[in-house]
Amino acid sequence: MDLGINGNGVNSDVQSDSQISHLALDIGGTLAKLVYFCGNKKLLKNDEVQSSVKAGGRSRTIIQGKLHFTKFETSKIDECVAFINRKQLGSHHPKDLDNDRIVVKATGGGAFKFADLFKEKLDFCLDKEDEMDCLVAGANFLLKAVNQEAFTYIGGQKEFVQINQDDLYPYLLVNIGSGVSMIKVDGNGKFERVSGTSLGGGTFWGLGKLLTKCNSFDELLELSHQGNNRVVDMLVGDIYGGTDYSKMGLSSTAIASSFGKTISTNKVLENYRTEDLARSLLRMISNNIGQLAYLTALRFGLKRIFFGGFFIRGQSYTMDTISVAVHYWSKGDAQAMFLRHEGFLGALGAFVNYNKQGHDNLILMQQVQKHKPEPDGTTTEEEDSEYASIDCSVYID
Ligand SMILES: Nc1ncnc2c1ncn2[C@@H]1O[C@H](COP(=O)(O)OP(=O)(O)O)[C@@H](O)[C@H]1O
Ligand SMILES: CC(C)(COP(=O)(O)O)[C@@H](O)C(=O)NCCC(=O)O
Repeated sequence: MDLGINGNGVNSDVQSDSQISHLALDIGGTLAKLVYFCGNKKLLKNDEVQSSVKAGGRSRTIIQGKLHFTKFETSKIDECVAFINRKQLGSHHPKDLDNDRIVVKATGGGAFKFADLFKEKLDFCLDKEDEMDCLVAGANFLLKAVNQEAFTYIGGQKEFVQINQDDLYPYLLVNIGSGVSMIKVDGNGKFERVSGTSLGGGTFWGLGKLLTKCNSFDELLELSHQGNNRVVDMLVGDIYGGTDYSKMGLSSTAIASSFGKTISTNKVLENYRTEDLARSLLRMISNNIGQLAYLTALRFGLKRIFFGGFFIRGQSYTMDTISVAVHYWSKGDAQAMFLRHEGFLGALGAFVNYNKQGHDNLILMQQVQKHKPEPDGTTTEEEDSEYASIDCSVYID
């Protein structure tokens, strides 16, 4: 990948102290996700010997740096544009020969919807990548290259899963964004979108907003932590006079009908606690996705299901509910797993796709934990991010 530093770029580049940055975008129905690499070109000067490698018979230079992850609401795309502008992201990208604009890879519906805006405000030419292709490329990259990325979560217990790279495929990728896509993945670039549902993150956030009048997704999640779904959901015990329906393996506390209890009282919406409504809604959406994912895995004989998308947000109740839904019927035949960088699969995949042959432009050196504050106690914008940055390197040809 030529980062467009001029000609082969390397020599003149080494002279400069400035930062090199590289950027890819995933602009979805709800959130615009950015993955960007920042590396200091000065490093090359001191470390040139070690950082030059022979690859494919030619000498290439590696720049060390970090991959950063951040997001904006798609409805506030101007904030995203201002961020890119302020940080001068992408300024080292190659330019489109036809129109002299900076070429930036972008995926998601917004890559189409906002192409003109990026042209006008940033002089960017968005190089559109297919959304499913990027989700798969991003997931494969994380599963192969990043330590402690995938984990199981059940009964409040988180366990990282060691992925055997030779035994990764096939798997089911379930991306829970505004809507839900289910993709059977058979290899790098080998996949099929086999199912989906419109009852996804957008449904939780949209219905939740209407029911609770919350102003933000985080507020809705916070409410759900304090709620009790039994006030709203009709349980098996409500129907069976407090007892289990044991013949069918249904305990008295199993949910017979989500939100079903609300029909049997004289209460109106205002009589319910918003906490209980939020809890019940989160349970309903998560459980439904888990069940559909299990059925889809069963349909194709898939044993592993990886869940991604910003709906999950590392939330214990969400992940637990999804895992229980998968395991209830599969009895352990199919395993539900989650990804630490769950919301960034598409953007990461677009980044990886700068090199269509694989991801040899993006070499992971090691992974760091969450950012620590600087010794003087200050934190930068990225350091406030809830998503760990990844130490890595990029090649420049
Ligand atoms: N800060 C947030 N603002 C809005 N929605 C959020 C936020 N954090 C998580 N979500 C959830 O993530 C979903 C969007 O997930 P995402 O993977 O970004 O999808 P999309 O690509 O459709 O924007 C929302 O529908 C909502 O359920
Ligand atoms: C249309 C989409 C691929 C767009 O992706 P998103 O912005 O939701 O991440 C997704 O919303 C989806 O798969 N919806 C479900 C459509 C269905 O299968 O019914």
